[in-house]
Amino acid sequence: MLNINKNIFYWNILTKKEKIHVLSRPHINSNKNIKELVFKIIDNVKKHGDLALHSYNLEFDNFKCKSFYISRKKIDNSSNLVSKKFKDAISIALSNINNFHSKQILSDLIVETYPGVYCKHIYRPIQSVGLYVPKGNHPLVSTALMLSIPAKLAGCHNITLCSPPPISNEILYIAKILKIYTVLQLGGAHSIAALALGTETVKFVDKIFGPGNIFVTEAKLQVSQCSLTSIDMPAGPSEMLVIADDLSNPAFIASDLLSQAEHSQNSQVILLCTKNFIVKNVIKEIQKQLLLIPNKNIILHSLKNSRFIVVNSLKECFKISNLYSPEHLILHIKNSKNFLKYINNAGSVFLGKWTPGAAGDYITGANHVLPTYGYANSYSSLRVSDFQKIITVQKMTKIALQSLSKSIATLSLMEGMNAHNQSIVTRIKFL
Ligand SMILES: NC(=O)c1ccc[n+]([C@@H]2O[C@H](COP(=O)([O-])OP(=O)(O)OC[C@H]3O[C@@H](n4cnc5c(N)ncnc54)[C@H](O)[C@@H]3O)[C@@H](O)[C@H]2O)c1
Ligand SMILES: N[C@H](CO)Cc1c[nH]c[nH+]1
Ligand SMILES: [Zn+2]
Repeated sequence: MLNINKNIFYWNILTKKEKIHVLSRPHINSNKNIKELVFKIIDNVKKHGDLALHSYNLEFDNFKCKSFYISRKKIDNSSNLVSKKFKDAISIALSNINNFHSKQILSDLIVETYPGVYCKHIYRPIQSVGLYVPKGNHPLVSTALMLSIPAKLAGCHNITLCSPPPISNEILYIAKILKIYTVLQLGGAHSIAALALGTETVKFVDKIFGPGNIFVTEAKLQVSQCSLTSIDMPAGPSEMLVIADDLSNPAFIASDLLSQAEHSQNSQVILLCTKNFIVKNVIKEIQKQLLLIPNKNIILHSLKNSRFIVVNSLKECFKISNLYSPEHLILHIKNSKNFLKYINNAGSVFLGKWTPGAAGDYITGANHVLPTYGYANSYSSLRVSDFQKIITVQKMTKIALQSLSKSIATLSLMEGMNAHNQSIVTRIKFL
């Protein structure tokens, strides 16, 4: 039996150092080894291209193939190989995700900033994007939807979907319904290297999207520094932080915590609660509910990273949560929406006991690709504009240039930029 009682902490009696330790992510400790391994993988793909990819496919995924590309015939045929029940559930999820994301499409912005001076934003889809759908512990079919729908809405034409082999018919079905016909049976850090650097058969992309394990996330961070390919965000092992008050339901809280602990042994779940008895009851519920879950190896491992923290006040809970910057923040508190004003850092917030994290993972329509590791302090959840570039367009009339010429001269000469000033003076002669 797992003993998580030792993961109970009383915030007010912790030292500063202990507070930092309690809020630290589990996998940060092994970061150096991961960095080195991923660096080596990227370097090998750079030097040996497809040969390296075949060899890593064999080493990490025990998979051999002639081509990394899945044929169009196989993608189309997936429709005959998945159940009607699955198709029906996907159709509801797709409709909700589409509803929320289609409202995110930006329309052109134009402002006359000064009489005769116009500044405009126009939007263009990123030309080629790579979507990483994880499949180590679980084939995340829902993630294929979360990535493909905003990519399509943004108008991206060249979309490559990439997932560890063998790719399930369910993931191929998502590719089919969203008309994505470039599907690569490649996973892990080597697939990210291939998408960023290109090989003999894999075309490199402009931006890589999607969550993944510690190797995938590290690879995304490294390639974004050594190539022209950018990334959506660091979206690593799932995390959840729950804030609960004395009226919360321990069974509901336990079920939410278990749901995210299920993702990977590096996942972390945290409870901040103002009442000791609720914390104790949540732990009892976790033990009880664990008995109902088959294949709980991952959960048993990741629960070692869990934290159950008794805090003096709800206000303090929000301070701690902002410090931690969780991927998912669930408020099991009365009148939860009144507390939104205290939240500065979180990937996605779930209000009240009838909004479980798992609903957001699949069906509410919100995107479940979210920043982890504390990056919710500056990154946002995935949205359509991540797949677009904003280009600024400016235009001035002759009269506007005349009117502003003195100010431009003053500013450019103050900076010692004589040629800048000259570009105005040259025109003034013709006005
Ligand atoms: N933050 C988010 O938005 C979000 C969303 C969904 C999932 N996730 C997270 O994504 C992660 C998915 O991880 P996963 O492992 O299930 O799938 P994954 O596809 O990210 O990684 C699996 C691949 O990693 C490679 N790999 C495995 N062991 C390796 C090793 N020792 N060295 C090098 N490479 C190795 C293999 O190629 C394997 O196919 C989970 O941690 C989950 O919590 C996060
Ligand atoms: N909870 C994950 C994001 O951290 C998303 C997901 C996919 N499937 C189930 N859950
Ligand atoms: Zn999940």
